[in-house]
This record gives sequence, C-alpha cells and structure tokens, in this order.
Amino acid sequence: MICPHFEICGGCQIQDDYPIALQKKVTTFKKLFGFSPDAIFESKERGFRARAEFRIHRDGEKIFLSMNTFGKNERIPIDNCPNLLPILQEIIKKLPNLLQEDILNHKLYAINLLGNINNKAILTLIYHKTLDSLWEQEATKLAKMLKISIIGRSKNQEIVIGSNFINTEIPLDNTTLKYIYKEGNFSQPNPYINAKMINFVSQAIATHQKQDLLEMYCGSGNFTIALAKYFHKVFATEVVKSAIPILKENAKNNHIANIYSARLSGEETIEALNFKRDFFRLKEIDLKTFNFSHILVDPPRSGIANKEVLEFIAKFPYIIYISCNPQTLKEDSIFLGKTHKIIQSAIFDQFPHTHHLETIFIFQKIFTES
Ligand SMILES: C[S@@+](CC[C@H](N)C(=O)[O-])C[C@H]1O[C@@H](n2cnc3c(N)ncnc32)[C@H](O)[C@@H]1O
Repeated sequence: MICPHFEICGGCQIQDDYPIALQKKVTTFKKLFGFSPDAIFESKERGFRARAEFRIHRDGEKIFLSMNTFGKNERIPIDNCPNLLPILQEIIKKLPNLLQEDILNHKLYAINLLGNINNKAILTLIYHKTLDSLWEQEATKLAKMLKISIIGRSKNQEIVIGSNFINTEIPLDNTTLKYIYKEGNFSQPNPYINAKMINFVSQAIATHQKQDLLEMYCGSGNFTIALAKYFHKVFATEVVKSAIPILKENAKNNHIANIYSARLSGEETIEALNFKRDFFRLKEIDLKTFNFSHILVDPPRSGIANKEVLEFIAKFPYIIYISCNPQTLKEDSIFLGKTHKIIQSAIFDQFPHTHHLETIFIFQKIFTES
C-alpha cells in the first residue's frame, strides 16, 4: 500500500515493496559488518507503530495534525499514517474534526499518541495555556467519545482523564509477561518486533552458563522482566528517574523478586560496581553479593561511545548488545572485538519504510592461554 503522504512527509524514507526494502537493509548490514546476520526478523508492513508525535497546523479556523516535511524545514498536514496501530489511525482520522471545539484547540500545539495491539490508547494534548475545569469537561467528553484516556499537559500542569499508562502483554515460553508502559517514558515503538527481540534473547542465552545479569540502559524493564527468571539476580540501571518505579511495578505484577534496580547513568553504574563511590540510592542493595556472567546494554542511538564504559563492558563473559543504530554498533563492536567474538546476531526491522535497523549481537569472551 502506497501512503499518499510519501515523499512529502518526513516520517518514512523508503517506499519499495517491503521484501525489497528489507533485503536492501540486509545488504547494508552485510557491507557494514562483513557477515550475514544469523536471523532476520521482518515486521508487519503497516499498522505496527505504537507511538507517534504530531504538531498542530492551523489554516485559518481549521486545524490539522502535521509532520515535518521530507528534506525541508517545513510541516505538512497529515490525515492518516498507515504505519500506526489501527486504534491510533482511527484517532488521528477523527481528531481534527473533534478538536474544532474552541476550548480544546485554543493554544494546542502538539499531540502524542501511545497505543497497544488491544486497541487501548492514550492521547496527550500539549498546550501553551493553563488548563481549567472547562477544559477538563470537554476533554472528558472527548475521551468518552473515542473510548481512550486523555492527558492534558502544559507548563507545570498535567491532568489525566482515565489512565496515564497502558497495559501490554508479551508471550514468552509458556507464560505471558505483563507490562505497563507509562506515557512520556521510553517504550519500544513496534510491539510485534519487541516481542521477537525478547524471545530471541531468551533463546540465545538458553545454553549459556548463567549467574547474575547486569543490565544498563534498562528503561522501564522491557528486557529485565523477561530475562530475570534465567538468572539468579539482576542489577538493572537507567538514567531516567521515572523509569525505575515503573520497572518495580512491572516486576511486582509479574511476581519477580530477584531484580534490584536503581537510577544510575552508565558512568555511575561503573563507579558503583567498582566501589569508587557510595550512592545513597543503593543503600538497600549489596553489590558485593553479585557475580555477573552477563551484561545487557541497550543504549540510545549514540551507542556506548565511551572508552571507560566499553572497557568495563569488555570484562563480562557474555555481552548482549541491543542497538538501534548499526553505525554506532559497528564502532562499539570494533572495541569489543578485541576481547569478545560475536556468537549470535540478528536484525529486526523495527522501523519499516525508514533506513533504521535494530540489531542484537551476543558476544562471548575469548579466553586466551597466558
Ligand atoms: C533504547 S532505550 C532502551 C530501554 C529499554 N531497554 C527498553 O527496551 O525499553 C535506551 C535507554 O537508555 C537510557 N539512557 C540514555 N542515556 C543513558 C545513560 N547515559 N546512562 C543510563 N541510561 C541512559 C534512556 O533513558 C533509555 O531508557
């Protein structure tokens, strides 16, 4: 299906037939790394994306949702995005008409959407004005009409109508993992691919000798929750403060008691584990009791890109590296390749119709005779 906004909207860059587009990504991967991935996980072609952000575009009295234009510093009106989950497509088709009501559209400048595959959604309306009880009344009517939750946000103000989180279930082995995704926190954008990534990692480590797991850049526990049962204990760290309570809630909802988590940056995690600095945040966690066999890193697009952090990671027998940017993965892999070999690799087409690619490498330490 050709999107009518293609080549105007900056959201997608590729409109080849899906199998051709995916094959091109595989070729790019092979050129960059010099080998073929062990596994290739394709996406649903359309209706896969669980998060979106739009700006409001105004033409006289009328309002539209808009995206950045392709290659230009301009914005274009959008009336649908076929990449979004069905519930989100439904919302953006109806929304401009429903927002013509003055109280809801006055000083509205952006919207965010978060959905799940069971047709639940949160719409966040972001304003340059203080929200009052009249706004709340109108927003409550809109939430009822669309059967969704609505969050109104402006400077120092947030009003939640319904819920500020969404439930998601991911099947793993013979169980179903339960997650909450909180609006405003990081979550993997393609739920179908996310389930495949979680299952891939759990199978990839099945035959390893496992003790404890250190996870850096853990977000709200997407991988932590799934992998905890394979390890004695897990120490999970993340720089965003609001992610840690969600991780704890996710652990509780899945009856997991062996995860220890703290808000720490990558650098702080290393200081803590090297016992160079005491953190009040770690007062209830005895880091001396951990015996790590594995480290999992899932850094942002910039990769690890820090020699001290890479040296630290390179001490672990197994490294599970999850990357959303093959370029920075390549650079980090050159460093890690001095001590480790890649024993499993997979690519995941988390972002169809764009050049982006998600990759997982499992590294194992090379033991040299000395
Ligand atoms: C690609 S997301 C992965 C999150 C999680 N693994 C998931 O699957 O949802 C990267 C995470 O790294 C965190 N992060 C970014 N810079 C960081 C840093 N310097 N130290 C620790 N965490 C960081 C972000 O807040 C984000 O949660």
